[in-house]
Amino acid sequence: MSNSTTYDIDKYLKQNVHVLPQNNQLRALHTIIRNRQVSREDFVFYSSRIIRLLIEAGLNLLPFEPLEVETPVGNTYNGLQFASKLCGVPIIRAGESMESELRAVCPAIRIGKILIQRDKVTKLPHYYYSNLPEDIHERHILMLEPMLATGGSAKVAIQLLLDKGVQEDKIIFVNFITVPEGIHAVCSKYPKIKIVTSSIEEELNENAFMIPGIGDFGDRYFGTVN
Ligand SMILES: Nc1nc2c(ncn2[C@@H]2O[C@H](COP(=O)(O)OP(=O)(O)OP(=O)(O)O)[C@@H](O)[C@H]2O)c(=O)[nH]1
Repeated sequence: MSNSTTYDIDKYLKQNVHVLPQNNQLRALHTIIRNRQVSREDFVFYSSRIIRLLIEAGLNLLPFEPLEVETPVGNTYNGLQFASKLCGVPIIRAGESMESELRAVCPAIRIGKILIQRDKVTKLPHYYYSNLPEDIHERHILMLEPMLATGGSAKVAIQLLLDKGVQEDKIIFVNFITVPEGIHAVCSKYPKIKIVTSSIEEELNENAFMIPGIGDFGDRYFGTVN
């Protein structure tokens, strides 16, 4: 694939991409789930902990309004109020692994779905189905997709949202792992989008797998491979 090409993503790292702090805690969580021997139960448990961190980091990128409250000791706390009018949009199927963590913190959040799959022969992403709230054009979108490799499927999903009237700067792409090629593919086409990720991998190999990588996130999460 792209091993010979280097992608200069410094600009996107400043403007578009929020990478979770690469501290020991996060690296230990990643070490458990990247181990090919890990049980499915542990894969789901520990990847869900990382997904929760990603969701909180994504919510932090939304706008906030000032809000004062009176504390129990009669003082004023100069705080902030959460943004409203959100919509979570998992890209079926792997993105659905992130939905429950989003619902756990925003229980009433609207959820739309987009199904895009890679054609086995052409390797190109193919759009099959979507079901989105009618007023999606008024909402902030948390687009959920754990893998951003070549960026092909992500670009189809983002374009669909834009065609529905969503503002590009209101899309937050919550992603588990990516590579410079994927960041470049998405951010060069959609410069106002924001991406939250827990890891930027070294590169894509000739089969478009991220290296060192995690394998197929959806298969490991949903248990469709042993
Ligand atoms: N923005 C944000 N909202 C949060 C968070 N945690 C809980 N919420 C709640 O989730 C709501 C998010 O907005 P939506 O679910 O889109 O609700 P809404 O715009 O009031 O109502 P609908 O139009 O019915 O979707 C906020 O009103 C908060 O009460 C958070 O971390 N960030």
